[in-house]
Amino acid sequence: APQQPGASRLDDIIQRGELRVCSTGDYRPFTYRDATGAWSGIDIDMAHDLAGKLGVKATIVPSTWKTLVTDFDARCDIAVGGVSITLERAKQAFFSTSYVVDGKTPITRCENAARFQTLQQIDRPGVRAIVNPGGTNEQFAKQHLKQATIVEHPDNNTIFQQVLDGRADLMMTDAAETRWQSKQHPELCSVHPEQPFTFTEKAYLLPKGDVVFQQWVNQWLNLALHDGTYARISRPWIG
Ligand SMILES: O=C(O)C(=O)C[C@]1(C(=O)O)C=C[C@@H](O)C=C1
Repeated sequence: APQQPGASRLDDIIQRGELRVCSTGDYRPFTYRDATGAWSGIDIDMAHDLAGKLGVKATIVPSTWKTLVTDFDARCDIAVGGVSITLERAKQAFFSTSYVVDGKTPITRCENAARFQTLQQIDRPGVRAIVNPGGTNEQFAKQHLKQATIVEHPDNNTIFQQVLDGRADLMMTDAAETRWQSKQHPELCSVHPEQPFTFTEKAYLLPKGDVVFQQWVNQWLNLALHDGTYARISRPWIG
């Protein structure tokens, strides 16, 4: 519905006493939902910090990469969890300012790392690149891989095991994820995460048109990035 003059979700959230946060729960270090349903991750903790500073509690609502932009409109006040700013998404929702720069880079079994340094080396017949559907990874793979085989795997929580088990040769995903996953799985190597193929910024997804709420979130985020809040929250995940 169009916004009433002066009306903002900011007031609704405070009156409700609850910030509804959509997240996919499948993308460490940003968002994770374990088998018991417990949530963790940098952006989950950031959402709790945001809620605390609004004086309300956060409720995390499960979502998917395919539906994040639309889901969030109906069920959530904000969507978090390593969401990349894209111009396509920006047609349907607002973004906060960004908090991390990232980009696509390969992760592969370490013995293969030397073979998959460039997109040219990767886009060859016989190379199997695994991809999770619905996000920017899928877009990137489809745009750049014409000769290689794209293997779709719907569950991002088990996708790295597929690479480990040799069911795929590599995955191309954001460097923050390749760093985290290669720490968990020492047999997997992140290929030049400091020089990714793309430039991406991570930000929080917000309701389209609500500049009052967007402005408040941007002020909160700017403070959190400078007063040590973000550093404290991200340190356990990224060292
Ligand atoms: O779509 C995005 O914005 C993301 O960054 C999410 C995305 C993806 O690109 O598919 C990134 C890494 C994870 O492996 C899962 C999802």
